[in-house]
Amino acid sequence: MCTVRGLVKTYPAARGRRGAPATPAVRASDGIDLDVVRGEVFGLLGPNGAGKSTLVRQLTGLLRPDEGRVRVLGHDLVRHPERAARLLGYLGQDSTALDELTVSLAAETTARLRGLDTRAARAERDAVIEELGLGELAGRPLKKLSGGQRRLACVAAALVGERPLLVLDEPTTGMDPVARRAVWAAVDRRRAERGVTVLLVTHNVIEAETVLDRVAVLDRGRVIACDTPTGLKALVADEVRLELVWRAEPPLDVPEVADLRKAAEAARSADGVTGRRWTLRLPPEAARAAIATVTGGPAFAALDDFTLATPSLEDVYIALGGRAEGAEGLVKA
Ligand SMILES: Nc1ncnc2c1ncn2[C@@H]1O[C@H](COP(=O)(O)OP(=O)(O)OP(=O)(O)O)[C@@H](O)[C@H]1O
Repeated sequence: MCTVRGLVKTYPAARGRRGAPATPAVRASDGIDLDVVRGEVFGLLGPNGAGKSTLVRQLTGLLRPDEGRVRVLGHDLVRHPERAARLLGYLGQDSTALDELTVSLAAETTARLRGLDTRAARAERDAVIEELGLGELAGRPLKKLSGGQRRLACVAAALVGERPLLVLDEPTTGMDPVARRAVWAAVDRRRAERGVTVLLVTHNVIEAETVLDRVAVLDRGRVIACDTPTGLKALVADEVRLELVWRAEPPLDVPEVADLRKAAEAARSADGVTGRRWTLRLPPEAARAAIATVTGGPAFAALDDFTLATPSLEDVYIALGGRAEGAEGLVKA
């Protein structure tokens, strides 16, 4: 579906202006090879500045690599970047282009631009708005929505038009748990029902894990590990950080919730119970069970937000970077 070979991209050094310091050249893609198989959900993970967005912008024909090849469905996108629009749906990190449109019009217009006739575009618009729970916001311009709402509307626009490849750069940024779950479900549905291939940039490995088939970890422009989530987890720290924020009194009469509080209270210095916020470090399985507990039943009504934060993942990047020799042996790209 998507093949990358020897991709190199260096942002040139910039001279400082008016006393601002000069910035050195950055080799944001440093010889990347990648194979994304048709029908898989492929995740790109990595710390800030690792080169994830730079990589996907080259895959989507928006940024020209200095060296290397990018092929999507047999098309050479380095030579023919204009073909990308026909092959893939792309959600970038910031999508200001749609800001003036209403949610409904953003989805419909994108569908029309992707070649659907009016009737089909409207049908897809209505389906995706329903699927992502955007009904109440459909008539509002994106620029008047909250950050998370706007992001969800941009996801809706990216999903219309049945492209065989979806490239989503941090699709759930700023979203609440309900919206995030709707996005992962929508991604999963497209893969399961339509065989769509999805390339997903995300920081949230555990949350995305339910939909990811394979994951590449990027660090300083290089792929330092590439494997299934299970294989990757075997390399990574065995704990994740779970933050729960309660809007009301947590239902301590639910034994699992009471146990979580005890675990939070017993936690190490930086974690614990701070007002309505509980921070826990748990093995991934226990974190998933905890999320199942707090997002179902009576606990969900009292829950304001939850985050599966990435410190464990950041620890992993550091660990992988710290033993680069070992990490190289683990690459199964
Ligand atoms: N337009 C640009 N000009 C110069 N340097 C850039 C430019 N865009 C990105 N960089 C640099 O290239 C490197 C990779 O950036 P990139 O945005 O690809 O990282 P990322 O992995 O997507 O990060 P994040 O998780 O923060 O989105 C960083 O060091 C960044 O500072």
